[in-house]
Amino acid sequence: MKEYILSELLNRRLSLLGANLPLLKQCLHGIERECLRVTDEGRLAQTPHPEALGSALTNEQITTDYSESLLEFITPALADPAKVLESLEETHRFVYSKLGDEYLWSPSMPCTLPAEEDIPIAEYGSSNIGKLKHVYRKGLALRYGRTMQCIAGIHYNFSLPEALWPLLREAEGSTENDRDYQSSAYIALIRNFRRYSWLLMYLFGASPALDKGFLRGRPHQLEELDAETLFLPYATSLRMSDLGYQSNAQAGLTPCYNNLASYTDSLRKAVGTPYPPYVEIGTHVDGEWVQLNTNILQIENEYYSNIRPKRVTYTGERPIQALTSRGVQYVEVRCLDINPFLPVGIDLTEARFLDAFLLFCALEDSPQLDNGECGQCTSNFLTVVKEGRRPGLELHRNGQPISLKDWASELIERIRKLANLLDQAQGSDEHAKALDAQQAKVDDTSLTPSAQVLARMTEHDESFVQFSLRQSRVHAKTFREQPLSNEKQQAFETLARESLARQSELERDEVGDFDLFVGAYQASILAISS
Ligand SMILES: Nc1ncnc2c1ncn2[C@@H]1O[C@H](COP(=O)(O)OP(=O)(O)OP(=O)(O)O)[C@@H](O)[C@H]1O
Ligand SMILES: N[C@@H](CCC(=O)O)C(=O)O
Ligand SMILES: N[C@@H](CS)C(=O)O
Repeated sequence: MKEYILSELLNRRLSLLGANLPLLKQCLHGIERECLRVTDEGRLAQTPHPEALGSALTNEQITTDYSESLLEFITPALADPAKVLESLEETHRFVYSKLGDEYLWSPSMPCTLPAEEDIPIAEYGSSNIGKLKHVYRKGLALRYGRTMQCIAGIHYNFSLPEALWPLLREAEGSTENDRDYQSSAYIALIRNFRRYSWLLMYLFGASPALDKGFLRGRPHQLEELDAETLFLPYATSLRMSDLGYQSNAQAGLTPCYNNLASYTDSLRKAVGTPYPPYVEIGTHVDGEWVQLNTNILQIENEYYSNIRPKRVTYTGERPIQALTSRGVQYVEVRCLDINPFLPVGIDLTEARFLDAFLLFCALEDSPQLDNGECGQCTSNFLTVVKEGRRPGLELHRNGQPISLKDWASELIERIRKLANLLDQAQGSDEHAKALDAQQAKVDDTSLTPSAQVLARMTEHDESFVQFSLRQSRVHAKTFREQPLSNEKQQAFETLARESLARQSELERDEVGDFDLFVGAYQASILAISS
């Protein structure tokens, strides 16, 4: 294998890390997994969020995303990704003990959906924050439609140990203080993520097909697999294409990732700038709230980027406030599809690769992105989601064509330097093996999850819904055959009970009217100076 040129900066950082290996056992990982609740015919469940799962407003591990029928499972942030996956798997086993005859939909793209107005928007009770979350979702309905909001994803949250940054800062003689240096380093990670995340779509995209009903009759360039299924033969992730979890209204938004202030400024502008089509509708129709405001984004959560800089917020604090006052603490990778072959939609091999990939993005040289390169990043990403497995496909790097295979192989070899350090620190070869598994997919596209979804559907002569329901049943059987120990089951049940009590308390102690609460919420970020 050709020796790939690493930047001088990365080489210096590799040797510094090599002298501080224990730090590489302290990265933190957290996963959010979404999935629809469906009936045993694969239709969207119309039942309320099961009370036995606790309050969607206050249960930190089990909540709902957009729809009352779109569950979201959230793990704690842990140093060992194997433990994160174990926690996610236990949540699935607990949930299945409370689901009755419903199933967890296995892929990202939705099941057969009812009419738009019959997709239930998640409810969070009568407290002001509960009502705000509901009105926010009503706004998403009129802006993007409820159907698109039924798409489910995996969000992979990752941070490097805080102790690493002062080491790098001193070694590089940076003049920034620790907090700003850490924020700049995460923004540099995000710039590299914009450059290279097309590789994640090729390797882990798993939504090459969808149920025809999802398009609601919209024009499309998809091909017909059967009477109910549309697909693209070389697609990796229709979820991340213009047909999926993206928005034209936000197209002009891509904030520059040159520093944290420019990122938060872009977002603050978007949540503070009226958008004429939304102004026309207004915030109320027939006296009812229909959206929190008429701005490009109602709140920063609405910005559907593939990766977000994050800081854990205090109660009632908004993401921009937390970022502006305390800087970036971790990144949230939001573009990962759910792999329908995997019981929890992601596995340890994928997590190991993601860790090495994100470490590479954090430590490799990351020049500022100028407009030309920004556009190139977006077009590479969209090319791969739509036709990443096309034989001979070329992407563009520095304005020059380069075959996806060559660029992917080169990237994996550069990432291998970080994988080897992670393995040395952890005394294993799991990261190296994870990279080998990805290289195998580059050499043979039939090994990619998107190819396997299409192959399985063709092999079984199944529609997208039939394939997905069969997979959902396979995983349900796995989880139901492995009930939790009494002790763990009771721990989940206590968490659920306590969350319901917390919601009732919030509602009982609620003061002030909702309109004032929304006004204060909006104003809370207009006052910030970056
Ligand atoms: N320092 C950290 N490093 C890595 N992951 C973290 C860190 N802090 C928190 N996380 C993880 O980030 C995720 C936060 O998910 P959560 O849904 O609670 O917040 P959020 O994504 O901001 O909320 P929302 O989904 O409503 O936008 C959890 O999985 C958590 O474990
Ligand atoms: N459901 C979206 C994410 C929802 C949200 O913004 O958290 C996805 O597919 O990833
Ligand atoms: N999680 C999605 C749907 S509610 C958002 O915050 O926009």
